[in-house]
Amino acid sequence: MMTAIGMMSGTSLDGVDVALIETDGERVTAFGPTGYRPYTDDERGLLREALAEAVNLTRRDARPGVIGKAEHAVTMAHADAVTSFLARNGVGREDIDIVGFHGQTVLHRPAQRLTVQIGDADALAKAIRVPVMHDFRAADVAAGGQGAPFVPAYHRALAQSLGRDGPTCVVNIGGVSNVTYIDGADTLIACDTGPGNALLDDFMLRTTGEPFDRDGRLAEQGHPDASWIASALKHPFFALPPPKSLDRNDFASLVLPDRPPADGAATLTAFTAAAIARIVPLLPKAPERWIVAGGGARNPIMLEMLREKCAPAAVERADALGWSIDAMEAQAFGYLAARGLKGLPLSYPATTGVPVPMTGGVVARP
Ligand SMILES: Nc1ncnc2c1ncn2[C@@H]1O[C@H](COP(=O)(O)OP(=O)(O)OP(=O)(O)O)[C@@H](O)[C@H]1O
Ligand SMILES: CC(=O)N[C@H]1[C@@H]2OC[C@@H](O2)[C@@H](O)[C@@H]1O[C@H](C)C(=O)O
Repeated sequence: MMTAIGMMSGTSLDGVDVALIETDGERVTAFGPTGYRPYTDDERGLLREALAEAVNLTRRDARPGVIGKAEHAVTMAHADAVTSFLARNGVGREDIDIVGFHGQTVLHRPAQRLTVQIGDADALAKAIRVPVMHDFRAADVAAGGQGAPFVPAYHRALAQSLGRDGPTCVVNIGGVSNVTYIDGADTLIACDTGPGNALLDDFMLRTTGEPFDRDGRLAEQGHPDASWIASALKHPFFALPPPKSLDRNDFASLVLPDRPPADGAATLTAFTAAAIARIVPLLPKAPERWIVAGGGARNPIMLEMLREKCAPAAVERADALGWSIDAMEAQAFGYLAARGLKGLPLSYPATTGVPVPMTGGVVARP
């Protein structure tokens, strides 16, 4: 049995999620504490600059200019996140077998066999004096895979622990949304489905100055523009069968015509729900139930719209099952680190398009 800490810095650029789990790399035997270390405004500003600059990268290990500065900030924020997490929860570093460190994605272009996550694992391992696994996506992309999503193996472990029959989808609504389809022990299919909250967050910031539509309060007052959604869904990405993945900014060019903020928020919320449900005809069977995690699960209007689109399937929040909405990806990278240590697969032909199930991750030692 291993005690693993996982850390995720997602596409929303809000901060670092931290979680501890106990696992043998197959089953998850216990969920430990979870934590969150927000980025400061300066750190977030640096990350935004790095994301803009990263479009020029052609190599995974290049760190020119502001990208190098952002990498240093990411590493320090994660060191701070682990150190305070251990102190707050009274856990000793000698009790931790491995830390799974995803880093921050600044560019994702799997068609060019390029996915770039910044964060210096050697420096982190030295700072926290615990072995750190990183570079989870590299081997997959080098082998021709999408390099994302990587949470499906963890979703499968959680779904198996429920002991329910029938096809189930676990969906994560973060900045980008992804879905894992599980049907029995042998069927695991996954992909990104389209926008999560990123388009809506960007719209909110632009039109209201708020970072996101808390509890869907603005969308609730507006009317979705069905014809804009229908035309946005014509983007060729949505017709592609899984596996497939996205860069945070792949849909940034979609522009809403001028309209009141409430209608804009309602339209983008409905678009996210419709893009998730668009995966159903591309799956072997219609899922009987949907389990929703990620920040979008906290948006009741998003959930209501998803329920409408997925009916008659049941749509429930992950926390209703005792799973974490916010820490699930961090837990997943702890789980994947434990799997990586044992040489178990992290990704599969039907989750990322790799030719064969692949292990991955690189260990940095203190
Ligand atoms: N109470 C809430 N009401 C509405 N939306 C919310 C609420 N809480 C969080 N969110 C949304 O969730 C987002 C954060 O989601 P999350 O932390 O899952 O993203 P992430 O992990 O950075 O992204 P990704 O999974 O794409 O890497 C926020 O930016 C916001 O849009
Ligand atoms: C390249 C990259 O970092 N992709 C992220 C992003 O955020 C959500 C979605 O797009 C997903 O594909 C992935 O993260 C999750 C944790 C994953 O790999 O499963």
